[in-house]
Amino acid sequence: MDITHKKRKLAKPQPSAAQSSQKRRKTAPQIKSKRAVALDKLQWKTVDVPEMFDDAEGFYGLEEVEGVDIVREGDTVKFVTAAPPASTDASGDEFGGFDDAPEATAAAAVDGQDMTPSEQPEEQNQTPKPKQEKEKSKTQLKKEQKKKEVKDKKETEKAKAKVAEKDDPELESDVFAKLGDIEDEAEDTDLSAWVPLDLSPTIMSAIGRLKFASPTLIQKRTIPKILEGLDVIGKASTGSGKTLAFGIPIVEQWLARLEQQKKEEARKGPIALILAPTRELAHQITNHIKELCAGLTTGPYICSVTGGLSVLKQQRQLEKADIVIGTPGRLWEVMSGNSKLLNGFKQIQFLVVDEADRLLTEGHFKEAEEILKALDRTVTNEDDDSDSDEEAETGPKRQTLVFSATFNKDLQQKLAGKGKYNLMDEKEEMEYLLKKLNFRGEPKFIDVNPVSQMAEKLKEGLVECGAMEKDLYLYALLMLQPTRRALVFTNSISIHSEMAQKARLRSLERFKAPKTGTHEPILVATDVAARGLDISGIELVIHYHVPRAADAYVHRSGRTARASSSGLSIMLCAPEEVVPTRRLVAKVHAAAQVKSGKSTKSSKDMGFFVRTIDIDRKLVSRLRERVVLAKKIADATLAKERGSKDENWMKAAAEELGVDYDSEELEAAGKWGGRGSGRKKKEKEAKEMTKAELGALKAELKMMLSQRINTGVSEKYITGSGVDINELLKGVEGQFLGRVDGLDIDV
Ligand SMILES: Nc1ncnc2c1ncn2[C@@H]1O[C@H](COP(=O)(O)OP(=O)(O)OP(=O)(O)O)[C@@H](O)[C@H]1O
Repeated sequence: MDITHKKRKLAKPQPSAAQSSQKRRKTAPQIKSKRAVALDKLQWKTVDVPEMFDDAEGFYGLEEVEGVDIVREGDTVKFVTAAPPASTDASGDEFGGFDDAPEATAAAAVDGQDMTPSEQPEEQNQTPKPKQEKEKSKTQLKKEQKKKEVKDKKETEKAKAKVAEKDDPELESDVFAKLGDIEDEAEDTDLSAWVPLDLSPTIMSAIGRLKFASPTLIQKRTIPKILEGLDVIGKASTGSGKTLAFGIPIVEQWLARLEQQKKEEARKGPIALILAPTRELAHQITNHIKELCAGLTTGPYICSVTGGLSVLKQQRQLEKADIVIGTPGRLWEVMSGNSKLLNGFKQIQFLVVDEADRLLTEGHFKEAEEILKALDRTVTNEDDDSDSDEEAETGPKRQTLVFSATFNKDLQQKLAGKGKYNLMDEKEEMEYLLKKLNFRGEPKFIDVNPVSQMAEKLKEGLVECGAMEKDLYLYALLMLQPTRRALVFTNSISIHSEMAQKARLRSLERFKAPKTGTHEPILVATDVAARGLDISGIELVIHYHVPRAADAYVHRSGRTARASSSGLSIMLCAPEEVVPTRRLVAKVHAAAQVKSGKSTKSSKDMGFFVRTIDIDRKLVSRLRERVVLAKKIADATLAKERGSKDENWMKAAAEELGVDYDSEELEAAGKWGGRGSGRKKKEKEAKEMTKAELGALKAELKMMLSQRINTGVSEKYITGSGVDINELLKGVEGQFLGRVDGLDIDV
């Protein structure tokens, strides 16, 4: 705390309007002789406090007054001002209460300005308040105390950093300026809502830097439990901040361990291992935790282990890693057979399984199982023998944290160690794997939204169209929503042409980047991206193929309407898909309604949850020509790519076998015939399209795109370069998109 410019500060409640006006009238006169003055008649000046206290519950602000002394007389206290420092007895005595009398008689006086801060009586820094006020502000005092601790710690850290700067001339001097900036930024955010979580000042300032004013519900509920050392299973809707729910306690514990390590002068292995089902998600978690740590003077080494880098390189990174995030497959590849790494992992303090239901049920369990087995296997290093014996008897020391937005009910029960479950084919693997998770006791199950897994501000719609018309309707929807960043889900990768991993990540990065042209970017993805990907600003999710299962629907739709924003989720349904899809969505919602006790007729009415969006069919038919042409071009391009791949493969196979390769001969011999030969024929035609023909088609499409499409409504047009929906809808009052009122689809 910087006390040099701190005069005698007395905090008091903000005065009433009447008191303020009284105060204003009294600002000018200089007080010449000693006299006792009522508390609210003193010349209070408002003290600037950080914004974080603006909305703090029970905190009314701070005011300061100069040249006033507090004089205690028996059970009463008087405020004495403007008299020579003489017969005061203010020093040293403990503050013993105060009287409620509006005016006190003269007693003694002190000229506070002549005193150094250290000479100032202790009680003057206390907060005299009316009795009921005192009761009311217990929490406020706690908050102030916490704030003071945060500030003091920061000052100490700053001071230490400055000493370090002097000691190490090689350090860039602006590092400390930056540190200051970061702290200033952190101070801008009101963090009082985080105080009950009892986090260290260091992590509080890291959170402040992220400008997260309050913890999300899942964070509020799980962080204290994790810090208590419990195993936790956390369930919260998509986009509700689950990553930091485990990220904050892990970093907090790492910071505590850092102090210990400094004392012991020995580095420990990784503190946490986080398993994620996909590479994208692993990278995202890594970045999210890195962002949290960005403002720390010393932060943990965070390392993601996914495909892309060489195994050796990742092994080297792992040797110094503090927090490891990886997909089970790659992680196992990197750690298995490396006993040093394995032994390090056996000492982890946290094992996190993110998007648990997918990670534990969808084809990842083999590697996950290997990892879990390896973590619990007796330590091979001789030095660690005693430890391992103890571990074998008492179970692992690590905490296990399991998070997801959806939990298969059976999995949920099984994780909680209750009841029977029925996972059909995967039953045995699951049972084994869950046993392998090796909770230390019964884990704490925290479900912050038992009612709905869907984000609150999500609107759901359905567009019915022919099975072969999905491209057309997708195009129409995108054309009509150019200002919404859209994510399109498909069930197969053919629509994005089997992109390589690197290209996939690049597309994702481009999609995340701010808009450059008139259109918001569009990303086409499979369900791999449905889980956990946190891309801000996605306003529209389109299900090109209807989701196959309820949890896929929840997770896909959960890419929009994240962290208190709103969003739209629209499914393109062929006529035969409408009923099953409605049933699937109703299942998600009805279950929630039953749980909340709100099960009314609406839960039976499948139409209630998903509105039908009637897109103007005439308008759509005007777009058909371009879609047909675009598809022809895309098919030709893909067929060419695939064709050359197939041909290369055939050539290589023929070479292996030592036979001559002749594609025409092979085709003539019927190798291409049989089932699917019609498609093959089409593919062959597309493949044989010459470059010039393809070029001509592209030119034709370009020309079409440059033309405006008459919407059939007044004189407005859709142009090739985008459409201004607001412009189109001016004066049209909704007919343009048909029945879309339930979705507020107008932009
Ligand atoms: N306390 C907070 N205040 C404001 N925003 C937050 C807070 N905690 C996290 N966020 C932000 O909320 C977004 C969603 O967080 P996160 O990705 O952890 O959600 P999730 O619950 O894991 O979602 P999913 O189930 O889809 O994986 C992120 O952009 C994150 O930065």
